[in-house]
Amino acid sequence: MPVTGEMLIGAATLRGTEGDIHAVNPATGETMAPAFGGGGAAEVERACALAEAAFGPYRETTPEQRAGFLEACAQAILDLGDALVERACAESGLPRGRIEGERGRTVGQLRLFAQEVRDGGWLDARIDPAQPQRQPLPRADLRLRQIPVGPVAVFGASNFPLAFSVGGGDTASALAAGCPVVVKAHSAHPGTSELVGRAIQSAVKACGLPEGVFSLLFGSGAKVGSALVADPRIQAVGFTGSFAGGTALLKVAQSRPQPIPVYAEMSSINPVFLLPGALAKRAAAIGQGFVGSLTLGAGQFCTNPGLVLGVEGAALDTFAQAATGALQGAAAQTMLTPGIHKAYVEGVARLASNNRVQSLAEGVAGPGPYQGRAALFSTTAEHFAADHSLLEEVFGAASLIIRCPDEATMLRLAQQIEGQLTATIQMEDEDLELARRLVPVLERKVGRILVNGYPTGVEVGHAMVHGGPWPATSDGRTTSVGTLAIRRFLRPVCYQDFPEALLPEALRPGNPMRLWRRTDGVLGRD
Ligand SMILES: NC(=O)C1=CN([C@@H]2O[C@H](COP(=O)(O)OP(=O)(O)OC[C@H]3O[C@@H](n4cnc5c(N)ncnc54)[C@H](OP(=O)(O)O)[C@@H]3O)[C@@H](O)[C@H]2O)C=CC1
Ligand SMILES: O=C(O)CCC(=O)C(=O)O
Repeated sequence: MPVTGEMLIGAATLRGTEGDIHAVNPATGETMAPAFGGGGAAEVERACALAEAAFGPYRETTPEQRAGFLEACAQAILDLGDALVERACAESGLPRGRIEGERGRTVGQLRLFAQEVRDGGWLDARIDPAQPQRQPLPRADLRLRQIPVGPVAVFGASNFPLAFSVGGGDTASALAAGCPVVVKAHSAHPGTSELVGRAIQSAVKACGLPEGVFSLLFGSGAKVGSALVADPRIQAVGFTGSFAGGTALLKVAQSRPQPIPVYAEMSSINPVFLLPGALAKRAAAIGQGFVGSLTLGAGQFCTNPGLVLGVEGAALDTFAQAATGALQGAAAQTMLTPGIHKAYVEGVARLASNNRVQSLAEGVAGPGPYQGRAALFSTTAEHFAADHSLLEEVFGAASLIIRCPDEATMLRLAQQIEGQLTATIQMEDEDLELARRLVPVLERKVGRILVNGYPTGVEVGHAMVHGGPWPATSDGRTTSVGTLAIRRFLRPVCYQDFPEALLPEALRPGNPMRLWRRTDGVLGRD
């Protein structure tokens, strides 16, 4: 399938006229063909009008039809074959193995949501049957189900050009919920975006769905992205990117006459707590494992472990030495964009020039124009507590070790840390008592707590939480990965005293959809 540089507005393809966007191959610095025409107000208007028109019929599709559509999207993405893998590698600088793995994750995610739609648990059907004889007042017949919120705007992320982009988790969960999707493509990988967009567009057609179920726009975030979020037909937003981008969109959403939710995944430094028993037994091994996680994908994961806390002493020194040794051998890796590379270099320079911070190690330099070298720093708990800038995310393979004088200080710092996607505890049995004090603190700070693992690499499943309190995300009550992500795009409606013929099928007597339903609070399939 050729890449043409056109936007996909429903079933149409259309060249934008508001300035050209070019992908840059970050491995070589070369500008890639073709030029992608940026969209403007007219394309936002058209895509949103089509999405609104599609919403009615799309939300009425049966679970089987919607699941079939998600599976058709997955197959169409696979059918793009090597052209997709090559384009994504060239536009992101990520190696082939990583992109192939990410394609598997993307396709698996669409298929998982297909199963979720068929299962029907997301409808959360609840029935409180009427109690006409109840004293002192009778009870009405009350029935609840979840319905989709309406058209959703999705912003593709730069660091996962497949799994968090045009056909990624936000799109999959919104489509699964029954919401048409308008994607604002990330300008770093427009060709990858167009290919995946065309695959979804072809699946919409093959499944006989209304064309407005999916559209893809190119253009600047500040113009096209903001206009999209401001459009009154858009009812929710999914975003992964910078704190500045996420909060700008939040402001637009909150300034609308009808404010809407923005599910923005933003910045996270993912603290790792090294408890004394674990350090005593495994300091060197933890140091090596930690560097593996830190340098994965040039550190361009929002789950990257950017902060390590331990009680100072010989065992923490052993950890730092092992991490230093591993990191000094780490090859430089091409970063996603010239801008992200520049931000990383500046972030590392900021840490290196901070006189409260000690530079421990730097990775091997590389020949590419936009390669990042891993970097490891260390500071004291006292300096860390006094310098708020040390909490800022340096997006890339940089991390900071905090040397705490004692366990109480480590716990106090845990309380001071802002909201995060993850926290990791390295522990042994003898650390149980300390871990028991740490966990309640971390529960209030993060979406996922790991024991004896490393935070990068998010499993897509039913029990995953990829979210967390501000500023990790703009709404810590939810997740952007896993089947629970569908909840972001649903809202409950209660039907009171409806005649059977008017009730939605999910709530009818006799349970024709064979759903698990909560009747008078008791889960069953009757
Ligand atoms: N926590 C995380 O998961 C991630 C964090 N980052 C952080 O973000 C930095 C930049 O990376 P990038 O991926 O480009 O993230 P950005 O937040 O800059 O961009 C993400 C998307 O949002 C749009 N956007 C950006 N600013 C605005 C705005 N003010 N109003 C409306 N839309 C906007 C962009 O449009 P446009 O096409 O115009 O750029 C793009 O489509 C990284 O250096 C890193 O610090 C990046 C990726 C993931
Ligand atoms: O670690 C992962 O697999 C996902 C990380 C992520 O969501 C991100 O970097 O944006």
